[in-house]
Order: sequence, then structure tokens, then C-alpha cells
Amino acid sequence: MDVRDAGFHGKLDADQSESQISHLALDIGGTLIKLVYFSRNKDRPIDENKNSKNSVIEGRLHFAKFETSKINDCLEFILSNKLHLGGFRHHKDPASDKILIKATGGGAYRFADLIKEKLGVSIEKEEEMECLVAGANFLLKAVHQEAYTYMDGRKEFVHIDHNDLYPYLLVNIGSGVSMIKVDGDGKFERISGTSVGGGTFWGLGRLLTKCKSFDELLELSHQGNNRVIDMLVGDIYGGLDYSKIGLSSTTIASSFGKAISDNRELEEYKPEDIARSLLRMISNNIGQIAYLNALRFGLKRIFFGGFFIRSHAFTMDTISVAVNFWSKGEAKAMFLHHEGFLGALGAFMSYEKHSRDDSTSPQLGQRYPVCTPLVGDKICYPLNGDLNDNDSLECSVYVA
Ligand SMILES: Nc1ncnc2c1ncn2[C@@H]1O[C@H](COP(=O)(O)OP(=O)(O)O)[C@@H](O)[C@H]1O
Ligand SMILES: CC(C)(COP(=O)(O)O)[C@@H](O)C(=O)NCCC(=O)O
Repeated sequence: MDVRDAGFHGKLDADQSESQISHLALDIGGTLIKLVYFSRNKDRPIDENKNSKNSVIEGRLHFAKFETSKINDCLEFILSNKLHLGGFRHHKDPASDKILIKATGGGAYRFADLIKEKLGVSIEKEEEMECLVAGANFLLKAVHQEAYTYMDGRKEFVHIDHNDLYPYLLVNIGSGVSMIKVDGDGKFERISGTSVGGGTFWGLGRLLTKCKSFDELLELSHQGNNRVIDMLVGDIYGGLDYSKIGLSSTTIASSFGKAISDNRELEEYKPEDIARSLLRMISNNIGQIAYLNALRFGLKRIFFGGFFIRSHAFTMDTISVAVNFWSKGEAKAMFLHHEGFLGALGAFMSYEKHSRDDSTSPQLGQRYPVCTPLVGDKICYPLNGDLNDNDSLECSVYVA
């Protein structure tokens, strides 16, 4: 289970629940539900700016995720921690005590009735692509050391020049894959996508290896050797490179191609080798399609997000190699630390739209504060994967 998963009985610690929690936003995807919410630091007073109508509140953004198939666990977590009270009310209808919660992703439509029934709050739907872009722009502009490259086991943070960020290609690898050309705040076009994504890896992997969880499948892929199943150029060319067209003998000529002639049954292959081939096939394919789309629109920067990545070394390495190979070294794949939370962050930021409507609850106006990722009280960027439990970003928000 992912460390950012909040379990069924997940209760926030006393410190967190005593502080004021507000502005819960959800991204309910095909596989995972992502939650973002803000908690005010209870020991810090609100800094009221006498010259403006705004006040600054210091606090933290919190992140959690659940499997979509276990939505009841997620709703239980929200209910038991009273996160659902952190919504907003429309001032056009002051008599109404109806609370609205921001949500994006297909599940905002699919589960609206269930959420209403279980939490007693209504869903205000936000468009998924808009949220992904808003989340990515926020992270790239506001969070220090958010973007990084990963190649040959080396992670390097990328300095983001705010004046030279656009245009870029955002590749969100969730259950399926969306490729979005981003030209500015709220300016974007979804230029491509592929159904061969994270859901394909996990779905096929589960069938072929009998793994019980995504993490188990990922862990298995660590130990495997894809050359047992993939047909390499060298397998076809008698151990030689095909130098004339730039293919080394170790390049995969055909993913899973060896299984044609091996005369072996599925059970005779090691699950770890299957997991490795599958991960490589899907990551490679996405990296290639991403690069071709970047080329189509002359985009130099490609950022990859979505929970398929999971800061997994082999996944990132494969995507980076694919982008590097197809671009002949011209383009680099970049990854986002808060990879899976782009949509939820975008939905969270859309509370700003209502800051003038809402007279009864705190009104949030996120203005790209400088955020520092904190785990406990330490600034923390683990190099090899997930953020730790109680993951949060320290930040200030403006309240109109
Ligand atoms: N704990 C997990 N359980 C299931 N899938 C996971 C998990 N962690 C990462 N994944 C991968 O992430 C994908 C979902 O990514 P996400 O960005 O949340 O997309 P969606 O919005 O479609 O749910 C899954 O299809 C799977 O490949
Ligand atoms: C339909 C979706 C936007 C839903 O988002 P998700 O829950 O996968 O994050 C995504 O799965 C997608 O872009 N699929 C690829 C469809 C295609 O372009 O072929």
C-alpha cells in the first residue's frame, strides 16, 4: 500500500484535526481517488493586510489517495475527519446551508449521488483537463524543486524559469493517457491521448502475474529481466547491431516477441520477467508517443505526471530513454514530484472562483505562494520514490 494512502480507519493526528481544515478537493479517476485539503496552522495568527481586502493564512496542503473501487473507505475517511465541511456555500442563496465540494475526474459525475447521500454535500464539477493544467502550472511555478529529470539512476532538479515556461507538453499517465499542449494559465489544448496507460499495465499485469496489488507488480518488475520475453534486435540479427538504421543489438525489436517461438506456457515464465517486459513496453510506448506529439507542435519541454509513474526508477528511466532515443538527444523527459495530484490541486485552486460568492466560509485565493514540501518538520525529497506519510506542502493562502 502506498504511504500516501490513508487507510479506512485513517484518522488525522490530533494536531491536524484540531487545526482548521478547509477546502477539500477531489479528483476521482478511473483507478484512484486523490484528495487535497488545506489545514490552517493553529498557532499562527491570520496576517491581515490593512491595505487590501485580503488576509494571508499560513498552513499546509495535505494529500491522500484511495482506490476508486474502495470509494466507501474514502468517504468514511472524509466523514470521520470532517473534511467535507470544508466546502463553500453560494452567497446567491444565503438561506441555503448547502455545502459544495470541488471535484474533478469522471467520478465527479459517476459518484455525485453517492457522495450526496453519504456526506450530505453536493459536488461542484470542475473540468478534468482544466484542473490538470492548473495543477501543473501551480506546481511548476510555486513549488521549489518540483520538476526533475531521471536518467541512468540520476535525479536532477530542473530550474523553472517562470518567464520561459510555455509552451510545454503535459503527459498525464493515469488509467489512460492524456497529452496536453499548455500555452499559459488556462490556455491549453488536448492534442492526443492513448488508451495504453497505467490501467493497461496494472490490468494486464494482474492477469499475467496474479499480483494482488499495483505495488506488488511494481516491486516484482524490479527483479525481472525483460530480455527473457522481449525479442531484441540481436535475437533477430544473430547477436549483431543493425547499425545502418541505428539499432543496437540490445534494442527491443518486439516487446513480448520471444513468447512466439519459445513454446512455453505462461506458467513457465517468471512473473518478474513478465512484469518487467510489460512495464518497459508501456513506458516506452508512452515516451515515444509523447515525443512525437511534442515534435508535431515544436514543443521542447515534456512534463510527465499521473500516478502510473510513482517515482519509480525503471519507469522514469524507460520514458527518459525513449524520449532521448526518438529525439536524438534533443528533448528531455521531466517528471513532477506531486505527479498524481495535478487534477486534485487544480480542483482545489478552483475555489478561488467562488471567493466573492461565498460569505459564510473562508474564501480561498491561491496566488502561487512559494511552497516547501515538508514531511514532519523536515524539508524532504526522497530520491527513490514516494513521499512519506503525512505528506504536506507548507503554504500560505490568500483569503478574500
Ligand atoms: N496504489 C495503486 N493502486 C492502483 N493503481 C496504482 C496505484 N498506484 C499507482 N497506480 C497506477 O496509477 C494509475 C492511476 O493513476 P491516476 O493518475 O490516479 O489516474 P486515474 O485518475 O485514472 O485514477 C493506475 O492505473 C496504476 O497504473
Ligand atoms: C478518459 C481520460 C481522460 C480519463 O482520465 P483518467 O481517469 O484515466 O486519468 C483518460 O483515460 C484518457 O485520456 N484516455 C485516453 C483516451 C484516448 O485518447 O484514446
